[in-house]
Amino acid sequence: MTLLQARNLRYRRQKTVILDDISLSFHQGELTALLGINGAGKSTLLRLLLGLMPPDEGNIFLQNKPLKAISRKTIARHIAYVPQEHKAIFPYTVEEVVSLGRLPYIAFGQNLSLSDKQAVKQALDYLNIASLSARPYTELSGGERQSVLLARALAQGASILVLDEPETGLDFGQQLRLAVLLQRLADEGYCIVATTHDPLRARQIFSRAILLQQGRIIADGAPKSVLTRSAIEALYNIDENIALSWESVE
Ligand SMILES: Nc1ncnc2c1ncn2[C@@H]1O[C@H](COP(=O)(O)OP(=O)(O)OP(=O)(O)O)[C@@H](O)[C@H]1O
Repeated sequence: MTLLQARNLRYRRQKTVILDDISLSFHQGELTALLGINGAGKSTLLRLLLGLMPPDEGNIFLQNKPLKAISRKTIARHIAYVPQEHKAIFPYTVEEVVSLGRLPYIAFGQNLSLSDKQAVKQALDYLNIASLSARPYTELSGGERQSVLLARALAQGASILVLDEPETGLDFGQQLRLAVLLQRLADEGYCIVATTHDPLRARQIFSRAILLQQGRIIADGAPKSVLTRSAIEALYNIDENIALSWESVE
């Protein structure tokens, strides 16, 4: 089932075209990696898909409804964003940060309902971080913060998860655990779109890879057919003399 669709998106800043003629559909149960060099337009595309800014041309549809006709609160019930890092100035507890995921369901000035509290508890349990509930978010490690932000996204009850370079700052073991978690969420039906700078890992973990170059899609499909050795070398401008471990890449 198609959950989110972009049709002929174009985005400019002054005279520079940042995204050009982007058409994409994202489906239930799909784990999509968005790859491209620094400045290719990945974050800009995510911001458009999240409805944080409008495209100059084209349209985005959330379950066949134009995104621009949907309120922010309703969008937030369908699409959750996991930023690369979240700088907390005030030392909210982990439970309070995860509870923020319930804001789209709460009227102004109201407290969390029983079902909101249950959703928060479920998300904390799912991410295995219930033991951190009372800890100040500001005192957590990078990996723990990542788990809290994922829990907040799950508490939001959205079926589409958008993640900006989720593996950044995680140690090797945490990266593997994150990969397993994302695969499990996709198996459960979540539609997941994540930017990444790791094409070798993307080949192993994701079910789909989209390559962006200078604001255009240059490839879209199964990671093993899109992320070939020659495609990776061309995308990242890698000299073939650079010694890299390509054993597993044809
Ligand atoms: N508000 C803006 N004004 C001018 N240029 C912008 C603006 N936002 C983004 N850009 C430019 O658009 C291009 C794409 O930026 P974007 O952040 O989407 O790239 P990216 O692929 O996410 O890069 P990275 O991998 O470094 O995060 C860059 O050249 C950037 O300088």
